[in-house]
Amino acid sequence: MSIEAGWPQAYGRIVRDSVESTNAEAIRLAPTLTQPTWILSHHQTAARGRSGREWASPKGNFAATLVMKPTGTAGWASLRSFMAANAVFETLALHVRRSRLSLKWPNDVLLDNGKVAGILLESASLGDRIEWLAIGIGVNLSHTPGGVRDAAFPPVAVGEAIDVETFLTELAGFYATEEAILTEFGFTPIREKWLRHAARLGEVITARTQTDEITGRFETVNEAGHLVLSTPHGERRIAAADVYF
Ligand SMILES: O=C(O)CCCC[C@@H]1SC[C@@H]2NC(=O)N[C@@H]21
Repeated sequence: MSIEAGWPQAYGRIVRDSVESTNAEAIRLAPTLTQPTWILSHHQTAARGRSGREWASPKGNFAATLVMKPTGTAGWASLRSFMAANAVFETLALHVRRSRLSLKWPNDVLLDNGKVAGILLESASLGDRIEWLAIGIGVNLSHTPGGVRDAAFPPVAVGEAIDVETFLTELAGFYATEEAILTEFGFTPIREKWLRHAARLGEVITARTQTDEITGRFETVNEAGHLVLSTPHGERRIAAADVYF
């Protein structure tokens, strides 16, 4: 483990050539870790996406998981998906024009309206106490994954050979800033920053939950991180869904 200049203090870093999934690796290592730790792998053989989907993770694309033992409730810990999305946005903005980037609730990053990055949170709790949280982040840097899984948001890539270890150092720095903001000021400024980059804010969008499809005006994301839509039947607050424009 070599730590380079610019790496945020208090965070560990593990780099692997190939693993099944950096989230699986993070969960395996969680009991032994004494500090929040980033696990980067140059290649994943069984990367996982949200809702049990697969995630293509060829060499040249970015795949890493931050594993930590946060204090507070599981709900509070899950707000870190917005912090991760903000940090990925800022990191990508070092490499492409900011105006090409946007954020899609809950935590996708879009480049020219295609999906360039996805975030998968996994956690374990004991009662209301969270034991560990794994924030898995995949970014299509060099390669556009084949096999369009979501026709509304086809995968896109930055299309540049960006060194993944350099990308991790940049990302870890931005993420550490988000943690500092959460500690000092709470979720409000993080939520406000996320909303400044939100795709389709104020427009009519559709949220598909496991049981329901809700179409309404995208009003905001509330302090719990829930999507708020105004519909002809009143305001709906949605905790988990896939969003379509
Ligand atoms: O479905 C999504 O949008 C989330 C994709 C998350 C993929 C990343 S790649 C690094 C980490 N390891 C995994 O197995 N998944 C996440």
